[in-house]
Amino acid sequence: MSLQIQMLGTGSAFAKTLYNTSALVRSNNKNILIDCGHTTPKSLDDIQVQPDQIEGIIISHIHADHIGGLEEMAFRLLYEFNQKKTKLFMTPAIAAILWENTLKGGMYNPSDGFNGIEDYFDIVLLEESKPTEIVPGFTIELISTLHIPHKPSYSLFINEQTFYSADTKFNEELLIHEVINKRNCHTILHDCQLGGHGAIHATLAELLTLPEEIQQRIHLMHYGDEMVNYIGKTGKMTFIKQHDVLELPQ
Ligand SMILES: O=c1ccn([C@@H]2O[C@@H]3COP(=O)(O)O[C@H]3[C@H]2O)c(=O)[nH]1
Ligand SMILES: [Zn+2]
Ligand SMILES: [Zn+2]
Repeated sequence: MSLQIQMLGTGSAFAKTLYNTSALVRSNNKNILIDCGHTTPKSLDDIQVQPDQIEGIIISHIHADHIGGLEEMAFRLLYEFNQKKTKLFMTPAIAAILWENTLKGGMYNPSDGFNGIEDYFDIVLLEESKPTEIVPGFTIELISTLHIPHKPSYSLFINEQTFYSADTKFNEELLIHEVINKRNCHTILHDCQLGGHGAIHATLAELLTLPEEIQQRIHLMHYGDEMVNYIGKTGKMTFIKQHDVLELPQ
């Protein structure tokens, strides 16, 4: 059994030199994506992973840098890969809006029988805060976190031992009590806004207020093009980069 996470991109939504933050998890030869932004299909192609090799895609929330590649994935599976479907793992709150608010605009095609999201993807609904083994050796738990007010948005626990923030505001209480004290996560992948105020993302300044023993477990992702100016200024935290691979505890 092995579990690896490889970053397909580590950039913020509007980064121009970095790909959208998303990750490829490999568990016992099954590939699962965490998010699929508009640059994710290109990133997969760069490492020679084709859409039909993706077992499923976990959706953290509906912003283009996290779901903008779904239309390409679905159309290529349909037209280039013999109508193969991949799975979408998401909560009912995301499922309620993903098609209607986003995908329908490009994908609704009733004359060919494509009326809804289930005509393109195999939908797997995940209950919030309930660990679920989605492929052998890979359990996820989606927990509701604060990003944009009134917008469903989730962070992930992977096998109860790794925390992947996706997009969230800084939440010291969650990090200290849930991620460290309760689960003792040794690997934390956290979004990081390098400058400015933390309206919808955790800022570097906020993350630097964490004790050093927590910082040393944190890999920073979802950062802007100016990242190079911050090397050496992240305390005990390190930047994770595109294509980096972490071995995760089972
Ligand atoms: O209330 C809002 C909504 C959006 N935005 C910007 O749009 C981006 C969407 O992707 P993101 O969540 O990675 O980052 C977001 C921000 O850069 C914002 O600043 N304030
Ligand atoms: Zn984002
Ligand atoms: Zn977002």
